[in-house]
Amino acid sequence: MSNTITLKKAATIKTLNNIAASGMNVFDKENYTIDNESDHPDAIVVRSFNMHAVDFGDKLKAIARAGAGVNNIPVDKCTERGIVVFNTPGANANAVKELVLTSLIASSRNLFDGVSWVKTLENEGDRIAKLVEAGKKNFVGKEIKGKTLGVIGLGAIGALVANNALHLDMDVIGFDPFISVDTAWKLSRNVQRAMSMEEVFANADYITVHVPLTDDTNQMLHEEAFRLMKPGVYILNFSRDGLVNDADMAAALESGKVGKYITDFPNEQVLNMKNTVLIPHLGASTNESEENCAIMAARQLKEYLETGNIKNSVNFPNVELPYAGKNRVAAFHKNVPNMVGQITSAISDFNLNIADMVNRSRGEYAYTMIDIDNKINGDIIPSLEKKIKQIADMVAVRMI
Ligand SMILES: NC(=O)c1ccc[n+]([C@@H]2O[C@H](COP(=O)([O-])OP(=O)(O)OC[C@H]3O[C@@H](n4cnc5c(N)ncnc54)[C@H](O)[C@@H]3O)[C@@H](O)[C@H]2O)c1
Ligand SMILES: O=C(O)CC[C@@H](O)C(=O)O
Repeated sequence: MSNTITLKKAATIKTLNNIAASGMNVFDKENYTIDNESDHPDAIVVRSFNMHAVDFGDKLKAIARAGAGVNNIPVDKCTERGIVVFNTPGANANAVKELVLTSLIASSRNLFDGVSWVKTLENEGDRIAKLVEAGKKNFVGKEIKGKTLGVIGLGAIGALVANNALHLDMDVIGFDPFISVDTAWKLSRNVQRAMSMEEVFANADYITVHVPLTDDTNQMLHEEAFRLMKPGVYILNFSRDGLVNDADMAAALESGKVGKYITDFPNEQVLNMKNTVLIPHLGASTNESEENCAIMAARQLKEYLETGNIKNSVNFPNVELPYAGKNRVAAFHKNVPNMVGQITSAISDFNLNIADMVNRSRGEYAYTMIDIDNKINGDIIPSLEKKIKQIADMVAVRMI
């Protein structure tokens, strides 16, 4: 990643949440202005702020999510406008893993209820010790050793949870039909592979979900799923509230089919359910994780703004072309025939020579970067940019 490039035009960065200072310090003062009031930022850094109704202004080139989930960002709208959306894969996974395992053990031992109950004894004076001994029978828990943990989604977080649960003497069964090769390499071979979610439901004493919220996973835990689970199963949700049908969860908790629901995403309905452990979205809230995410988000954004190179985008392909300080055309367009031909022909119309180029596609869209060899007279840059923008199926063009 580059550090020394000077942007042709200073860029404005806006943050929509509290972003760790170590991340924002990645943006040097010569090239960047941090302006959280700007209506027309070049880029936005965000955590969980809901961006679905945010007006992007007319200069926005990129959004960096300091975290994993991007359901708070209108990714399709960004793609249609050529706005790159980044996230920070794995940067907060350890923080979430630690809280999942903490909550798993603590809820299994009724620790949260027991601790809250002790607080109610504060005016009991010298009777406290006796009351504690008498009352503890109400909080007898279960050990996790020898029990089965079902992990749905074996990505950055799920794989860590699965591997670590083995070290706590649990049996682990995992399901992920889209597991990446990288994660599969990291996963212990002692994690049993389920061929369906139903197999997890049938075998697990505890189920933890680590999938993104998408149209496919929305409400994936519903009445039919609960019916297939073991009676008294504990469910941990550190992913998103939308993965669970709240009305069905309330009924399953009421009947005892689900023994406990531990969630990092409290809402009005969940607050009224029994046998819950409600955590205020603390999964990624450690200093280490906030810094990891902020630094990774800022570096990816800076690299993109300065060179056009893309790493860890959720809507653009990963592209890297070493930046030699030449004039670079970065064009985002529909993935249709003859786009590269039309761009190169526009460049040759200006009698310019191509030094290097790269083209990558992702689904319906593609990204092309072309370095121009000649020293360009600055005056022709806007004309070249205009000509490339006029190509049919072109979405966005940057001259870097
Ligand atoms: N509580 C928090 O603070 C916190 C922090 C980080 C992430 N999260 C949430 O956790 C989610 C997972 O994070 P991650 O870093 O592990 O992401 P990740 O992308 O590394 O892993 C997600 C995994 O889910 C799998 N998957 C997708 N659809 C699936 C399905 N239908 N069935 C089974 N597996 C499926 C994918 O193949 C992938 O391996 C995020 O999308 C986010 O919503 C919450
Ligand atoms: O930014 C946060 O605090 C939470 C992030 C988390 O939900 C994520 O998806 O990475």
